[in-house]
Parts: sequence; structure tokens; C-alpha cells
Amino acid sequence: MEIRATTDEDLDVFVDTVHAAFGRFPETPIEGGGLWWSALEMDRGLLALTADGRPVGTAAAHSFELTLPGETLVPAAGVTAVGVLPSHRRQGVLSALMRHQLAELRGRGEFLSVLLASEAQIYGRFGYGPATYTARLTVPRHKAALAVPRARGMADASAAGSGTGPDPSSVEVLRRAECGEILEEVYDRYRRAQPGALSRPHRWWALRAGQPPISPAPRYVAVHRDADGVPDGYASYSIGQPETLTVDETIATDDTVFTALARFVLGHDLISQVVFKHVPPEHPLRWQFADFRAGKVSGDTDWLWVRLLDVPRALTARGWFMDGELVLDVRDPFLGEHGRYLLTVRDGKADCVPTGREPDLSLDVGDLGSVYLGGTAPSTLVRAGHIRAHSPGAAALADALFRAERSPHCLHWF
Ligand SMILES: CC(=O)SCCNC(=O)CCNC(=O)[C@H](O)C(C)(C)COP(=O)(O)OP(=O)(O)OC[C@H]1O[C@@H](n2cnc3c(N)ncnc32)[C@H](O)[C@@H]1OP(=O)(O)O
Repeated sequence: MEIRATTDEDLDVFVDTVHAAFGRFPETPIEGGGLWWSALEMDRGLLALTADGRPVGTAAAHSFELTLPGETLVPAAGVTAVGVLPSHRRQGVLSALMRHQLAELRGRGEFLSVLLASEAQIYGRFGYGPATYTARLTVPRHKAALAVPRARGMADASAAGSGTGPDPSSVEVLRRAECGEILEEVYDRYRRAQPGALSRPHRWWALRAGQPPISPAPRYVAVHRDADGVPDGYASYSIGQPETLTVDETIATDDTVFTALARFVLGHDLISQVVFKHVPPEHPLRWQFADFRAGKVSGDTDWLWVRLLDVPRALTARGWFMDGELVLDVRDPFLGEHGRYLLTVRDGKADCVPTGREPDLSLDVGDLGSVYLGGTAPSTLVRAGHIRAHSPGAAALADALFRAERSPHCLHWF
């Protein structure tokens, strides 16, 4: 078997092969009509070929920016279009593709790769760990009343007298087709401050490559504007049977904007329930209902998987919120690597250097990927038996150190 990089000339054969692996047809649009593969970067694709030159496997990568804790933006390879023909499975084709791809990414100087896993059993062996989570929240309209925020009544001398005038912000309903630029701009503002979020490169919007609201599927979009009329949030939605308003995504540059958009869709007439797709499982919205049980969380699942390609570079790239020191003994079974690092955090920045000191934690690189964005507590993986803590306080210290300013979330589909 040979693995080779693709060029623009390979687009048709690449797209045919990956669709055959998924048992789909390239000409059949995904939900809403977006041809996701139009955004593929063919200089980042790989084809696995048999000895007589027949393509049997594919993998590709998008050039994204990932937001790390501390509002740090870094490049991340978005691994995608991974497939092996049903006739050639379980013969090591994917393993060979992954090995080739990881080497190639390192060769380009990349230090993080990310993906969405079609099945959760595939990617752990290649050093990826689930790092962000998502869920849907279903709210029956008759339970949708929001509580008065308790903090509003609390004494705050600096804010005395504020919050009593009319709300100067506004919500306008537009059609998806007439507000592409607003969506692109608001999403970009949002993702820069949200740990775990990925960039949506301009060409994705231009090509409408993806799921709604990137794709051209008909949608209404509630656009929120601040007091100066500047768009600062949106909710893209459609209404279907049975009397359900489904929100594809609620993008807000701050929590009050999210609340305003939630209030707007929950107040829609002629519906019996609202489904918010892609909310973080522990989103504050649940706490905002007068009835705590109003919002039912379902479909709680992993979303972004993270793989560190260069441990010291990745750990020093993110922001940190507490000073401390940890010795991490990191194994990378797939690549046959092993390193022990002293992580020292001071004033929000980390230093990470090889050390001979006794470790505080021993872990696989995939588990480091899971805790890296702050969305999985190291102690959870200690309790699950995946990370080994060498002293009683090590897990608690790691929990405190790895925590992000807010829980990471990603809703970009690729
Ligand atoms: C980021 C993305 O693009 S996600 C999309 C992934 N693609 C798909 O789901 C499309 C349908 N599936 C496929 O094309 C293939 O089954 C693939 C790509 C998942 C696996 O390809 P293969 O060439 O069969 O994998 P390979 O032979 O290298 O398997 C390596 C190991 O992973 C295991 N493995 C592979 N796929 C799976 C799976 N779906 N579930 C459980 N274990 C799996 C194999 O058993 C093997 O284990 P072993 O090393 O202990 O023997």
C-alpha cells in the first residue's frame, strides 16, 4: 500500500472514495444542501492506494484556528474526511494514514490536531482525547418563563440606578440568505473569546460548505443588536413538526445577549417546544428558568477531540489562571514516544521543560488532550483509572491548574 499527498487533480477521486467509505453519494446534499467537501484543501489530503494504484482510503485536514483558554488563538489541523473502503477495512489502512498524517502535520510545524469522531472507539488509539462536549436542550413552551436574575437586586454602588430604563438592544428577524456577512462577523467575534471554538474561514461561508447556518438551507435568523445597532449575536432557526422550533446555533458575544436570544425564540407563537442544538451541557440557561426542570438535556456527547503533537509547545501556548507546578509523565503509545515535563505556571503563562523529577501525574497523550482545554477535570480521569496520580493532592492541583476561564465549547461541524 502507498500513501500519497493529494493535489487539486485528485478532488473527484478523493470525494468518490470518502463517500464510498461512508456509503453515501457525493451528489446527495447533506442536511440543508451544503456540499461540505467543497471546502476541502486538496494540498492537505492523503490517499491510500493499493499496489495496483486503486484508492482505498482517505484523510484530510482543514487549516483552522482554535481558541485556547486565555483567549489565545493558535493554528490547529482539523482532521476530516477519514474513510477506508468497506472492502479494505481492518487491514491497517487507517493506522497507516494516521501515522503518515501525524508526521506530515509535525513536518509543517503544527502542534495540535483536532477532529470530530464518527465513532468514539476509533481515535483514542491514535492519541486523540475528547475535549469538548455538547448537548441539546429541549424546553416545552409552557415551562419557558425565565426567572428574574437574583443578582439584579444585589447592592452595587457603581451600578446604582442602572438597569431600570428601557432595554436599548434589539432583535430583528432576517432570512439566512440576506444576512451571511452578519453571521460571519458575529461568529468570528464570538469564537475569539470562547475556549474550544474553531474559526470558520471565509471560504466556508462563501462556499456555504457545512451545516446550517453556513449551508444555504432556508432558515430564519434572529439577529441581536446592541444599543448602537451593532450585531452581537444571532440564533438561526427553523420551525418543523410537531410544533417545534429548532435552533441550529445560538451565537452570542456575551451571556446577556444569549439570554435575550433565548427569550426571543422561547416567546415564539404557534410552537409547543424549543430545541436548542449545540449548547454546552452545563450552560447557565438551565438555571435561568423559573422552573429548574424546564430544560431537558439530551444527546450529551463528545464533540471536539484534541491531539497534542508537541507537548511543551501546546502547554506553553494556552493561558493559565493559577500559579503552580506539576510534573507530567506523558506516554504516546501510538508514536512510541515518552517524555517527562515540569510544567511551571506563573502569572498566566507556563514554562514546560523536560525533567528527571518524580512525576505528579502519569498519563497518555490522549488523556492530556482531554484535559488540555479545561473541559475534562484530570481528577475525573484519575477516578476512571486512566491517569495515575502519584500523591494525594496531585489530582486536585491539576484540576485547579487546567481549568479554563469558562468551559470550552465547539459547535463548528467539519
Ligand atoms: C474525523 C473523521 O473523519 S471521522 C470519520 C471516520 N470514518 C468513518 O466512520 C467511515 C466508515 N469507517 C471507515 O471508513 C473505517 O472503518 C475506519 C476509517 C473507521 C477504520 O479504518 P480501518 O482501515 O479499518 O482501520 P485499521 O485497520 O487501521 O484499524 C486500526 C485499529 O482500530 C480498530 N478500529 C478501526 N475502526 C474501528 C471502529 N469503527 N470501531 C472500533 N474499532 C475500530 C481496528 O479494529 C484496529 O484495532 P487493532 O489495532 O487492535 O487491530
